[in-house]
Amino acid sequence: MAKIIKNPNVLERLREEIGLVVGLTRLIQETDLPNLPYLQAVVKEALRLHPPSPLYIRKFQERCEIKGFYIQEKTKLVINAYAVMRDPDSWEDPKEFKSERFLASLRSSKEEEIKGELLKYIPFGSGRRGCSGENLATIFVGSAIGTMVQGFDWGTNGGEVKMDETIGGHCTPVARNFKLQFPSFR
Ligand code: HEM
Repeated sequence: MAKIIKNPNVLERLREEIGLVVGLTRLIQETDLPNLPYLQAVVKEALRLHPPSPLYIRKFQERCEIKGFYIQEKTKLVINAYAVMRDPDSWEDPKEFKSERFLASLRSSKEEEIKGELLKYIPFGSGRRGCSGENLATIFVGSAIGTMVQGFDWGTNGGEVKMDETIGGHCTPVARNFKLQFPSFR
């Protein structure tokens, strides 16, 4: 939500999409999500820039060689998903909040594109120990963000929305200095 409040054009576009698809007489349901591609793209972009669990740990089961580096059995490997998802070799304007980058891949069902996406987009990890709750999480985060955008007017108290990250097992930005109010037209 902090990213959305910081980018009023994103909030506006979300409200437009939700207004067209869902309307004002009922709340968003999870069955609406496939018809809300921009909302899905916003959620994906927020998780790219701010993965709640940014470090994944793996252990080599057997020794091997990767690109000339000899790796001992039982070596621990720490994967920095935060860095992977901000890598300028994989992402255009990596630090910018640009949800549109995901709209093309959401529309496409080409297998190679989806595979490529999986390797550079890893907020849920990947492989056998990847997040088993990914589908559920995508549904509840999309529904929650959609409902908050649909149900309230969001803005700032003047000044910037601060998003200082805190680490305590998880790494999450804590949004401060924003306000919400009930929309006057409902
Ligand atoms: C936005 C929400 C969520 C995010 C960003 C997230 C992210 C992650 C990440 C990064 C991992 C480690 C993946 C790896 O090491 O490759 C993980 C593991 C896991 N997640 Fe999630 N998760 C979310 C929600 C959920 C939910 C809703 C559930 C269950 C209802 C869930 C269940 C699990 C389980 C069981 C594992 C351990 C999988 C294993 O070790 O085999 N997660 N999650």
